[in-house]
Amino acid sequence: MDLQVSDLMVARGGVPVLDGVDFTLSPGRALVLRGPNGSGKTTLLRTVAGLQPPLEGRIEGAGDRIAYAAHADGLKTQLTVRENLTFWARVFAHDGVEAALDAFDLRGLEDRPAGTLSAGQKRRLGLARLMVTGRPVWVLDEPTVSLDVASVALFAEAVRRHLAQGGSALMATHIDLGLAEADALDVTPFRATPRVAAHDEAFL
Ligand SMILES: Nc1ncnc2c1ncn2[C@@H]1O[C@H](COP(=O)(O)OP(=O)(O)OP(=O)(O)O)[C@@H](O)[C@H]1O
Repeated sequence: MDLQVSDLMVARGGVPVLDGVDFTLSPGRALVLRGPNGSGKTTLLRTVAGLQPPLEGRIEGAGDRIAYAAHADGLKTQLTVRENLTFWARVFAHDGVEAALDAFDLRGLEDRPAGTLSAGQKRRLGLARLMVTGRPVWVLDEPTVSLDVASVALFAEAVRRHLAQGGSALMATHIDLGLAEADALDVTPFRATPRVAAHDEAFL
């Protein structure tokens, strides 16, 4: 099933940011959003993930098919690495904890409380969580922040495996992941035209 975005208008703080966004993401494909800081990539991802409503347009094939990972790691700091993954696997009624530990080089850190991990290790755990959701569409906002070169390669490999299994990935990143199979979408042309403020808005 495709993820299909049609004529989408998205906003932050009530202000339209992007307008007329159209794309289709098919199983086995990755789409990288490009655009300068503040251009609306995060806003688009949050909308596709269902964290905020669109102002206009349609999103099909999203909902509970999406696993979202954003800037905030959202880890349970008191729980160990393994407990975090087990917790999320139960939430999503899925498994894959062992594969996730392997994929993100978390062996040896399994019994460490997540709160004691370094920034990059936390990021690896946050990304490993995707694998225990069983969800086909990964929506990722700057997934490689804090990752070293080796960890970026692990991440790219995990995405590649996910695509090979029929999953898909929509992500915003400023770095080259070396995913030759990824398509790119520059959001800059979709920048929304500023709306003329209502008469009394200047006083709010
Ligand atoms: N909570 C908020 N309230 C109002 N405006 C916001 C809010 N969060 C972001 N914005 C604005 O919305 C616009 C789009 O921001 P967004 O975070 O989607 O951009 P981005 O392309 O992801 O940027 P970056 O590459 O820096 O992560 C920016 O002008 C930003 O300042």
